[in-house]
Amino acid sequence: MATTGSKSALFVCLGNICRSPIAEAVFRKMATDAGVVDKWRIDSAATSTYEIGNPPDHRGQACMKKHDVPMKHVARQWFIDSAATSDWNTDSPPDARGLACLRKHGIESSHSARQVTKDDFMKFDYILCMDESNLSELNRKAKAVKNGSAKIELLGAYDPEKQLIINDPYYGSDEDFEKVYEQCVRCCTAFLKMNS
Ligand SMILES: N#Cc1ccccc1-c1cc(NCCCN2CCCCC2)c2ccccc2n1
Repeated sequence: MATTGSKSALFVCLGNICRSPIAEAVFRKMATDAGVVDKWRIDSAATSTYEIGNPPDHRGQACMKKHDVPMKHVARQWFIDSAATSDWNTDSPPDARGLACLRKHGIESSHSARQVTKDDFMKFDYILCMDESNLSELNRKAKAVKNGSAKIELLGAYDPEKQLIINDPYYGSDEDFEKVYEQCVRCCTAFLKMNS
């Protein structure tokens, strides 16, 4: 349900298990601390199908825990707490409406990687990605969408320290995840300020 002044941001990277879940979690915490999270629809997605259905990378989860940033995490919660009688939705993530309801009641929801969809280009005000290959892939996909209205930008364009690219830490170390976190904090701070 759109409220006045509601805005929306989709954070995107290659696999939606490293950089974009961190950016989403950092931005959601900032918007929550600023008392405006109810005005925002915040999500993350992948340009690729590499990791669909998988939880955020454990190194990113460890980084978020270290900085006390709640991150929607491991689908194992659903494995332990619930199951289906049918195989209709095997491997599908929880329904977005259910996740929104859980979130509204402050209940941690699980996140599983998803690929960006045509709908996203119509539903989100901003699609913020991490590097040049994400950007060219998103612009390519946007061409196939008739009335796409999303602004597609590099999240790094908001960095006061002008680090334009947030590099893929997949083959990297904990320090590389720490650098992704620090860049996301700087960029999300500036992005939220600009949209408040
Ligand atoms: N590609 C690349 C690449 C290039 C440079 C640096 C990092 C990566 C890299 C590689 C990944 N998965 C391994 C390859 C996946 N398979 C590639 C061929 C098709 C079947 C899938 C990632 C997975 C999740 C998030 C980020 C990732 N990033």
